[in-house]
Amino acid sequence: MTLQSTPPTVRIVEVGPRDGLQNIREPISTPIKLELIRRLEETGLDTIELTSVVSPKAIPQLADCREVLGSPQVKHLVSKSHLRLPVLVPNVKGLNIAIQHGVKEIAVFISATEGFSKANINCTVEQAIERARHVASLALKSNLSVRGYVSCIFADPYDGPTSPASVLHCVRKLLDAGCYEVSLGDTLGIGSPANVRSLIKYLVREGIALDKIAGHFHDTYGQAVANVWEAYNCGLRVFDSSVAGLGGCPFAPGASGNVASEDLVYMFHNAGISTGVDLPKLVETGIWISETISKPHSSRVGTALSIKSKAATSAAASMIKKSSKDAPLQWNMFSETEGLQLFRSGVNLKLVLNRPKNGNALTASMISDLTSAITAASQHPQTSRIIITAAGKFFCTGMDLGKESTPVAQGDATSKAQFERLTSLFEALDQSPKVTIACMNGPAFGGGVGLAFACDIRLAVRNAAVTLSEAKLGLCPATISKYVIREWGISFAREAMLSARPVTTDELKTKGLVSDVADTPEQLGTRLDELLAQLKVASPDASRMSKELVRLAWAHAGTEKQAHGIRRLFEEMMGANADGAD
Ligand SMILES: CC(C)(COP(=O)([O-])OP(=O)([O-])OC[C@H]1O[C@@H](n2cnc3c(N)ncnc32)[C@H](O)[C@@H]1OP(=O)([O-])[O-])[C@@H](O)C(=O)NCCC(=O)NCCSC(=O)C[C@@](C)(O)CC(=O)[O-]
Repeated sequence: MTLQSTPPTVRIVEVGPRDGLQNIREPISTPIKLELIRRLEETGLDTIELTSVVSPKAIPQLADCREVLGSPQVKHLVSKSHLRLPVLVPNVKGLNIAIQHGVKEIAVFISATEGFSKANINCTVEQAIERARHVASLALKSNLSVRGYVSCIFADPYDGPTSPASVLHCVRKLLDAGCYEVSLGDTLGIGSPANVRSLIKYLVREGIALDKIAGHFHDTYGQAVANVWEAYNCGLRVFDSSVAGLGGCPFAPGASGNVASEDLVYMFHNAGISTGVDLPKLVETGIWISETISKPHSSRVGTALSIKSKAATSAAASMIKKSSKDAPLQWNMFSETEGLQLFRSGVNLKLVLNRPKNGNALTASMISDLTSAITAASQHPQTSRIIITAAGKFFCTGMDLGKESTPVAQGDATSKAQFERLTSLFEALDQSPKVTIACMNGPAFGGGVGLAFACDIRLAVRNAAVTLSEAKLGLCPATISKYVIREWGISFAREAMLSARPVTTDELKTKGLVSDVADTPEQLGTRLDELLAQLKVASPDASRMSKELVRLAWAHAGTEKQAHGIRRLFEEMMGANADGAD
């Protein structure tokens, strides 16, 4: 039971999407819940309780459990073998719904005390044990894993203090029923380290193995982090927690949220104990969910670290602002063809897709005009940056599939011509020595996504989700795959292609695929101005050489070609007439 005799790792069971949300009255939409789950998984958490399948009258907030469990995103996560994604179920009905939705792990829950058992699941402790045993045996027969909870380990909101013998009785029954682990719930958040130590020692003395129990501490009395630490030092290695400290049970009046996941991760990491969780990402997720659902953020670590990072960000932003002129850039239109307008502001060229009524879908003539404009600008010494944006609500909905425009299913000659047109456009953009920027004023689909991701940098307005929608039309993202897969990475691109789902700007931002997200189109304009001001630090030659270095790295990493290329650029930049000489 000493620190030295056990490996320095713990497993965190993130209960935010279930325990964290169940007590919130205001409805939270299913997409927000799914986004929370997505973000949590991205932090490296490998155990996330997804939801509960309980009576919607008891817990209205989680009445959308079928939508959550049935979503392609959750189905995809459930298929990942390294993740544990338990779903709380109280009875056979809940189990059957979970099984229908492909769930691989459930959690059964009982209380060590009569008052809470009656209020929470409308039965006595013995009836609850019998129900949990029955549910667990059916689940095990269907090859599901079963986790268990025992609530009210220290006190019950209706009955007062809990006898340790009742806790022992419940833990034994759940382990006998086949639970691989039982989480000890201080539902009221009333216990303190002395209680924790005494209960764990008692359970161990009575024959309960330490690796069969986990800690689930609420923070009503501010003792939760200390309780976890004490439990760790008693030998526990699994702890339940909730991002931003959300949580609580409607049938435990006055009890507050779970111990915050951020606080646990910070504490364990500072002690050299690994959790596998990326703390900055977790902090970002905690801030995001509490802002999104307008609930107080209860993680002290989350608050402290986000203030620190905000300070750093605003310092950086003010540096950028200082360098930008306060007045917005003036753009002058100098050319207009069908569906495309060209503007200039100094060394910046802006290409505006202008078929708003058709979602800025690309006709054959627009593709050709865009290619010509980009090719000309790439050779024009007075152009340093090429921006692509669009009029109206959409950035670009891809190829125009209308009959008069760029039809599919027309056979060989049409297909070849369209292939050449699209390839030339994306290559012109990709090979341009100028800095290319997609300024995404709205959602993009198919070829529109290719346009954005063949650019060097992307800015987006918040609703500008991108969808590789081809699969829905019986197509595949052929010409754009080169750029999308390169920028997104293979697994993510494959999943987005196969699911044809909208990928949100927040998701893109988290992955570093868009550099900035603006809340409104006006703000997007300002962000573009700021970016263009920031880019002035690089001379045109330095930008071109940097782009070439990046290209050498992704196309020829580790080869002679890369080595020669680097040497050639090195010599060029050191030359007597190079920009560097100035
Ligand atoms: C257990 C029951 C169902 C008994 O509730 P009941 O009223 O005795 O049972 P019922 O069988 O008469 O069902 C009532 C209604 O619920 C429906 N129903 C019944 N079961 C389900 C189901 N699985 N999924 C969906 N619907 C269900 C059922 O169909 C019926 O609908 P109606 O005919 O009235 O329209 C109810 O009391 C209940 O759902 N309780 C759950 C309460 C809950 O989720 N509490 C929070 C979780 S526990 C907790 O937070 C503690 C923990 C785990 O985090 C650890 C800790 O901190 O201590």
